[in-house]
Amino acid sequence: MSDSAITVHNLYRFFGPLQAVNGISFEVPHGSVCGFVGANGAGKTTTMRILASLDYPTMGHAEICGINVTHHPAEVRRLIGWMPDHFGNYDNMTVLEYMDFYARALGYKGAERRQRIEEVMEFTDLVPLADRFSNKLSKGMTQRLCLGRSLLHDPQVLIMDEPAAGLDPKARVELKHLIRVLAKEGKTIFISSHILSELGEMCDSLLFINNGRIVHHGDSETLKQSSDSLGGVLYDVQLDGDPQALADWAILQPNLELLESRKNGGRIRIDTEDPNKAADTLSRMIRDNLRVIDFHREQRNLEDAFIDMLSNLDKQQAQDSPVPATQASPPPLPPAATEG
Ligand SMILES: Nc1ncnc2c1ncn2[C@@H]1O[C@H](COP(=O)(O)OP(=O)(O)OP(=O)(O)O)[C@@H](O)[C@H]1O
Repeated sequence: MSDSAITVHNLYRFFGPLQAVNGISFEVPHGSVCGFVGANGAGKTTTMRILASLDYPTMGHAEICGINVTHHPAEVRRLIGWMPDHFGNYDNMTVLEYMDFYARALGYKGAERRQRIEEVMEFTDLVPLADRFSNKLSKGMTQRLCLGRSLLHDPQVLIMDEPAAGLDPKARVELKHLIRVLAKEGKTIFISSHILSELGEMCDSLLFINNGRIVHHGDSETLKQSSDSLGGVLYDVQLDGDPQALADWAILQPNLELLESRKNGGRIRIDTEDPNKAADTLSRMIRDNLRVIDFHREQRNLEDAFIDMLSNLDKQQAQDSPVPATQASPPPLPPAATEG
């Protein structure tokens, strides 16, 4: 039993031979916001579904506020609000009827039910949509409805699977604001997203998963520093003329790499922190007839850190396993029984 809001210990989930979650362990303290990040198919939804008591681990265990999700799913469901990446809806049901349906299912009665629905609808700005059909809402409105539904029973822990996917920038800002307010109220929030810059601003810690394994757990600053094993400094270069000229030039340069082509140039990494080398690079560009109109230093962002981390892992894996992955036999499966 643990004091954390979420505890995951040596958790595995296999689908036949596929190792979707591969022995992960982590804890999320009460009242914190933790971002869950990983490439498509990394194992995020599988982990979240187990935490939400909707799936069983192959081995290992998970707890919400010290309660085992496999052994006591009903208790866990009272503690969590689950916001899935896709959720079912009903025909001919208004937003108010939808909220009322779920409030009844949760056991709210009479005046208390009406009050709770009103509070949640005000918080999620659903009041102006009360009479709209719930299956005819925009993506942003639908996400607010789903959040509202998951907050009805005032859960301590919110598990949100890609809540910002498909939202326009304004709806994302609104969602971020709601999450911040909930965090201030002391709720624990476990949220997956691909929009790393937003997660960085919103989360106390970031948990990176890759091929079913945790590869980093820490705050965004530590991540930016720890993953920068390649070192160096990033520069944005803008050209007058064909931006391909930068790519063609970069490929011939030692100690320099084009990270990203952009509309009028690109983003390069010079693998030294020495400012003289940056000046040398700029003068070499001009000598080589690149028509540079802007050259400025850029900060590393979370996307850089994430991509660096994945490429470092690939390199490490290639060094560790001389046998090509397709020829290597998978490790033996653990027993199918769950562990308490
Ligand atoms: N019910 C299932 N049966 C078989 N394989 C599954 C099942 N659910 C998930 N998987 C596989 O497990 C792996 C992890 O999937 P998961 O949905 O957890 O990834 P994810 O990190 O949430 O990805 P995404 O960002 O694309 O949503 C994938 O290879 C997926 O195809």
